Amino acid sequence: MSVRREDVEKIVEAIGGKDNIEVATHCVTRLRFSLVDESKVDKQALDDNELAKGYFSTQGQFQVIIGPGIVDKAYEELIAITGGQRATKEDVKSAAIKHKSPVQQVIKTLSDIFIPLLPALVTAGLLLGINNLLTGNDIFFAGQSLIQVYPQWADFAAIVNTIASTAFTFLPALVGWSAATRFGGSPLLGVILGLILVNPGLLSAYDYANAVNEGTVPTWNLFGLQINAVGYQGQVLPMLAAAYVLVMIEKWLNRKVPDSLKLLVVAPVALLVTGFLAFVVIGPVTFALGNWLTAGVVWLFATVPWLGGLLYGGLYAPLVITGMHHTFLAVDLQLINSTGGTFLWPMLALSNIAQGAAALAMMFVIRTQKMKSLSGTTSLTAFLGVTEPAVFGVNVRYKYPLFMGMLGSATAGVLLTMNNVRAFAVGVGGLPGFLAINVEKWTIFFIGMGICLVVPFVGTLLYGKVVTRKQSDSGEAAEEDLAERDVKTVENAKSPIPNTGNAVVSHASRSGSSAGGTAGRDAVNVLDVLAPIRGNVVLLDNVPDPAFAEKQMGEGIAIEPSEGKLFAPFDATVAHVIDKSKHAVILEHSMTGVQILVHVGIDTVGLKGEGFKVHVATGDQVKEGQLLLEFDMEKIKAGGYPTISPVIIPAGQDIVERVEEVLGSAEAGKTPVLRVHLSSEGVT
Ligand SMILES: OC[C@H]1O[C@H](O[C@H]2O[C@H](CO)[C@@H](O)[C@H](O)[C@H]2O)[C@H](O)[C@@H](O)[C@@H]1O
Repeated sequence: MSVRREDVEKIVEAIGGKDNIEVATHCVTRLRFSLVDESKVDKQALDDNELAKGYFSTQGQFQVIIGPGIVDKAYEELIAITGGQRATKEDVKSAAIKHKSPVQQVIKTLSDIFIPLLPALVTAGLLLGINNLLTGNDIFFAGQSLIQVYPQWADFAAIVNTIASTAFTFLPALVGWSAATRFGGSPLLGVILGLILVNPGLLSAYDYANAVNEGTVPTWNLFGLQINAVGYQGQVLPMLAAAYVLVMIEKWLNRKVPDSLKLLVVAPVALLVTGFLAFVVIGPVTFALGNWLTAGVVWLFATVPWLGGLLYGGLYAPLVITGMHHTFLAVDLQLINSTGGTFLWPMLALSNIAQGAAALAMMFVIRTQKMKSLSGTTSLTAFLGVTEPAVFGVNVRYKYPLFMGMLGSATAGVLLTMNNVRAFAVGVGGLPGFLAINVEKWTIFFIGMGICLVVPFVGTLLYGKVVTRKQSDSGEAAEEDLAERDVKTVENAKSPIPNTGNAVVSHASRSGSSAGGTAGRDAVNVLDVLAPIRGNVVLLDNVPDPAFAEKQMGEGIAIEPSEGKLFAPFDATVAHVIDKSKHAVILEHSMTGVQILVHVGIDTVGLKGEGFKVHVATGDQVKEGQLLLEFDMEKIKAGGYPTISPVIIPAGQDIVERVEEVLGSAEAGKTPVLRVHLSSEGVT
């Protein structure tokens, strides 16, 4: 299919002209822009443009959906028309972030840096909690610790402590790695800079306060300038700032230094300059800044503790919904390092429990089996510190469980802050959270835990019962039935989900983040995949091949075929059909570019095409319901191969956020078997 230059010209005009394009790139289906001013977009003109199948704005990027196969041609025309530079997806992403407000940019950057550190920090917190159990007084024995009663456990505890405290002690190296990566520099240089700041030759930051009191802080004399020879163990801010400077210098040198000299110049100069700056300016300034910030937060919570508890406890779950909660990890770490504990984290742990309790109550309110089990399993993960499944899967959907959870954690938040409950580490949220709490505050923390279990559970249960009773009295469809219909993960689905041209065309927002947003027509955020083969749909666990059963290839389902015909589950391009063995086909959905693999039978490559008849070739455009290949089930069985056929959404597709399976008997080309939720970032 060809692309008319005038259509691309009109798109350029519609998005505000070439001067409004900061950076442009494309993926398999879309043109992606970072625009100078999105308000200049003429939506009507895009609506009227035949080439543009849809458009929307997300994460500061404006995307125009063109479609696979022609988007690259449209991009070539675009470059020719605008005379612009070719760019990568990353270029557009980093340009797009500039369109966020400064506060949004800081939040996003901090989240990007701290999320990759979570596993290390949480592990450290858990192990410190175990060490705490072994070494804390009054836990198992009055006035004594376990290792005092059983001294043979003392060195065990010491080793646990060494393992646990490493991530915190060397925190600057972890932050250096993650920040340098985020800022686009060398992760290795980031790690080295972090290690420089905790070099054992320096006075440890943990001993700094004592050394100040005793007047023994070691100093360097740099041409008359006295510089403290002190490390930054456990510190966040100095390393964040130093990593930024390091990467700026590294990038500048990479641009200026000839390739032949880069190895000798870039890393040494960048590290040397940043190292000096870190000890002389960046470290002392940010250290002081961090202490002021900490003092400010501490003062606020000390002055009006109930308000802090009410707000942070109550609003933590909505923070999770927005994803902003990870920003507070930096504050937790700063508080722990400067004051020995954080009063924010205990509220996080309890908010997790509260949302879990609310989701659990829904198990007793909801009548449908699918949602009941969703409530049960998601509450369990929330009790163990991860709440998104419960919050998005259950609580936000019904709303009142979310609010009941917020009520519980706000109440507990007040209790905790009024009683100065603090965590000495960032531990595992939810029920194991108590391990990171100072033992003398366990009683209060457990009362808070009780509140977060009882208030949301009872509140949700009572309110839910009243709502469902009212609904059945008035003959309305029960709320859970509506929700169930909404999810469309109906077991034994007999009838097809109504769809508009096989994809569920939706402008609705996905859990608060808008796939539609300023979306125009055709923004797709859920793709319903119809059964390519008639038969019984089962979970991948049933496939006698670990590559499929263990989902190494990706998410999906398997079909026990009752007919030897494979049809296109949507309008697509045949991305690949195995020529020789003819037993598998990869299709690319026309509008979204989502790829799907249909593999007929297991190990059937061994049949070398015997018993298979292919009707299409790689590169063909196919229509939903079109017969793609036929296979002889008896021949497959006679060859000793299972006929069970996996239908897979191959892993690694950015656009795919999650996949839902629809089990039961399926009619080819009619019954949906997979629901593919597309990311708002990648939605086309
Ligand atoms: O900030 C430390 C905590 O980080 C994780 O929990 C938080 O992020 C989760 C993932 O976004 C979210 O589900 C949870 O509600 C947040 O509290 C981690 O799971 C916790 O163990 C950790 O303390």
